[in-house]
Amino acid sequence: MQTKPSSQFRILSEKPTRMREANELDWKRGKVKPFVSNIRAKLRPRPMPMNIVQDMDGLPSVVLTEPNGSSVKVVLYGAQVVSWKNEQKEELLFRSSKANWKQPKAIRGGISVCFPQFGNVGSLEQQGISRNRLWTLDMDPSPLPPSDNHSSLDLILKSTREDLKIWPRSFELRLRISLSCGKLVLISRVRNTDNKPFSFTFGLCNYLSVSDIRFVFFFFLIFNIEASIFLISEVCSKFFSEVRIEGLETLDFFDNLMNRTRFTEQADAITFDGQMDRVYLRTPPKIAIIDHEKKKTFVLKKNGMPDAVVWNPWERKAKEEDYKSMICVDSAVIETPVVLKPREEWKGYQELSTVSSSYCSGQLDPRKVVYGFH
Ligand SMILES: O=P(O)(O)OC[C@H]1O[C@H](O)[C@H](O)[C@@H](O)[C@@H]1O
Repeated sequence: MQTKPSSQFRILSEKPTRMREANELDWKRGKVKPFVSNIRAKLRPRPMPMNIVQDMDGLPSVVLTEPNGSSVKVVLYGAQVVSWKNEQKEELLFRSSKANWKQPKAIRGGISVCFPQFGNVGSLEQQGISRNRLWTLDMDPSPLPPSDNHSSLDLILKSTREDLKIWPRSFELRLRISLSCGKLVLISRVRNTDNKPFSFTFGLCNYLSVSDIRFVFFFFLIFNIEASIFLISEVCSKFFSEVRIEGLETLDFFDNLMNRTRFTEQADAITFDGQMDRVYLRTPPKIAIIDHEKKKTFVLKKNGMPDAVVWNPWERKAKEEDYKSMICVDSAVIETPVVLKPREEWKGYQELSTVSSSYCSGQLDPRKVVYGFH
């Protein structure tokens, strides 16, 4: 028997995908009510077209596209966003050239969902179990408002008997991924379907693609042209970073590289000259990741996830040159784990967007001085 996909899906591959098999299983177990959800789907405003494709290694993935050309690709294994492209088809997320696409290893890059444990603090595998499971389409994402005129995908992960042996709490983890007007929105929801309360930590690992995070030593000249004579009026040198994070200044953070010792951020902005793995606490709802070279600023807005993790492995851990062009700025709940009573639901919102900018935030950009402020 084949699962009848809802009308907005176009199956590109004739080979049965693991996702279809998983949905078939749910269908047989009576978990999916095709009649009711088909009617609901018909009543809903029709979303943008989405394609289900088989990726490398036969992993089923969904591609959402907007009429302006921007797109997002989600692998159902781990519900991992592996690509987000803007109107110019420029990739905005980092994916390691050595990314492992073989299950059960998580793919390094994109955006990964970490639940019920973020990082390695706890008894579970690093980043919990959700990124190493095959998710399915969520036919009934209520009570979230139906998605309207933007491209949207609802996925769900339910605890299985095997999961309960590792983490004995029954849960439903839902993820809505929406692409609209250049914004990539991820709404995560965790429901306690157990008969006892449970607590968890959570994170969305955002691997952002940047020009070069390293601190560069600039030597530059400022000169005057007066009476056709080049007059070197000043010789300046300055350390300058192409990539900086703003919004985390003055906050407390746990330094994972120093046994989670708590510090207070002293810098005006976060720049990189080595490995970094920090959990910034009670962060503001908006963080800017400014890339001078690409003249682009990532804006990360979040709600329900008070902490932010900043991570770069540098060459010590990366074993490759890739680390220079990536930075992880994660939305997370770590310091105070979420506690859910039976039937309660937690919701976390994340919005990523980019603005074109040559934003200097008060810093002197030497190339602007030399080449002018155009
Ligand atoms: O290598 P992964 O398991 O994907 O984790 C990548 C990184 O994610 C987070 O940012 C953690 O704070 C790091 O400690 C961890 O190394």
